[in-house]
Parts: sequence; C-alpha cells; structure tokens
Amino acid sequence: MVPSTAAGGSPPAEVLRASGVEKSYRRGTWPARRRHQVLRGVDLTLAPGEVVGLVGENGSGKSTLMKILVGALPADAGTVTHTGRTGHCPQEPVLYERLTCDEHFELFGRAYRLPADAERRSRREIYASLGFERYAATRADRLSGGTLSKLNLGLALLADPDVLLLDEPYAGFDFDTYLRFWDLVRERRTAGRSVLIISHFVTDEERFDRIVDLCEGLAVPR
Ligand SMILES: Nc1ncnc2c1ncn2[C@@H]1O[C@H](COP(=O)(O)OP(=O)(O)OP(=O)(O)O)[C@@H](O)[C@H]1O
Repeated sequence: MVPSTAAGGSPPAEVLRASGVEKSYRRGTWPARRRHQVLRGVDLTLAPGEVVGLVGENGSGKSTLMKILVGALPADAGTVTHTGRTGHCPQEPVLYERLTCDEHFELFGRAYRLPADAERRSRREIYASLGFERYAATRADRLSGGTLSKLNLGLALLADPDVLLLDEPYAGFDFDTYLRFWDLVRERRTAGRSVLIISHFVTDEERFDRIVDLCEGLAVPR
C-alpha cells in the first residue's frame, strides 16, 4: 500500500496502479499438465474521479485481473498499489443465505469498522438509490437474482470507497435499475471517487471516461 496523499498533502495522481501484472494457471493432469498464461504484463491506472471500463471476450482474464487488483489472488509477477479505501463487487455474490439484507449491512459495517449511525445512514442511501428497501428484512436465499446483485453492489458501496471495482455489476439488473446504477456512478465521479467496471461488452461507451480492452493478456487502451 502507498500513502493516501502525495507528499505535501496534494491529492494523489492515481488511486490505483497495476504494473506488469502476470498470471498463469495450471491446466490438465500429469503428465499432460501445462501452464496457461492469462495475463502477460497488464498495466492499468485509475485516476481520482475516473470511470473506466475493462472489457474483453469471455475467458480473456478480466475476473482474474480484478481478483489480483483487490488482493484476493496473488499475481505471478508485477505490482498493484492502491490509495484509500477499496470496495469490491465480485461477479458471484459472496453472501450468507440465512442473513437478511439489513443483517448483511450490519455485518459488513462492523467489518469496515463503521460507526453504527454512519452504517445506517449509508444503508438507507443505498436502499433508496438502488430501490430495494422493501427487501431489508428478507433473507438472502429468498431474494431474486437481481436483488442479490443490488445487495452485492450495496455492500461494496457501504463504506464509500475511494475506488470501486465492479465485476459485471449490472448483469442481472432491469432497465430501471441499470439507469439508477449509472446515476450512482455519476454521483461518485462528481465526488471524486473512481470506478472500474468489468463487462463482456460496453453498450453505452459515452458513460465511461475511458475503455480498456483486455486482449491477449494485455490491457490495451481503446
Ligand atoms: N482457478 C482457475 N484455475 C484454472 N484456470 C482458471 C482459473 N480461473 C480462471 N481460469 C481460466 O483463466 C482464463 C481467464 O478466466 P477469467 O474468469 O479471468 O476470464 P473472464 O474474462 O473474467 O471471463 P468471463 O467474461 O467469462 O467472466 C479462462 O481460460 C479460465 O478458464
């Protein structure tokens, strides 16, 4: 980790930097075991208030890169540095089926060490902006796929992270929720927060500041 502000107190030029990130997986069983190199030296930066799209075909390594960026998977080579707080919304929601939405927010609020009143305020804003307050007392195993995605995103937003990393965040959203999602991203950008969005494809290119293609293991600016 690097300090959250540059020397002299001025804002950092970038909130996230990945340099030369490499990753390969082993495939097959012995004696036909071989390495499959997914990332071949990815360079990627995210400036404060920037909304960047990371696109690439199925299997190009987007989720692998995201896991490395959040520290959930070690890279074989390269470095990743962050400033400030990071929120991560994985492709598959990591939730507890017996806990309600409210209980998830309480649990994650404690994990983020948020004061209880700040957690409740943030939770109310998230329910209102994504429109799922009526499910506050519903257990996760009784939620629809789209509402699970809202909860997954809401938990990543709870502590107002400086950098939000989202893996296919709107896959299960209806159109109204999709538009609400982009309102939320716009608000974050205005507040100087950064968002990196992984997607198979980008339909609304104008909503992003920049698009980066993950192609043959490298991040290529579009
Ligand atoms: N744990 C693992 N072990 C072995 N191979 C893996 C593992 N995780 C991913 N892979 C392989 O690495 C490649 C990249 O996978 P990854 O999930 O990062 O791609 P992706 O771009 O996110 O794909 P998608 O768009 O389908 O979600 C794929 O060929 C996948 O099969």
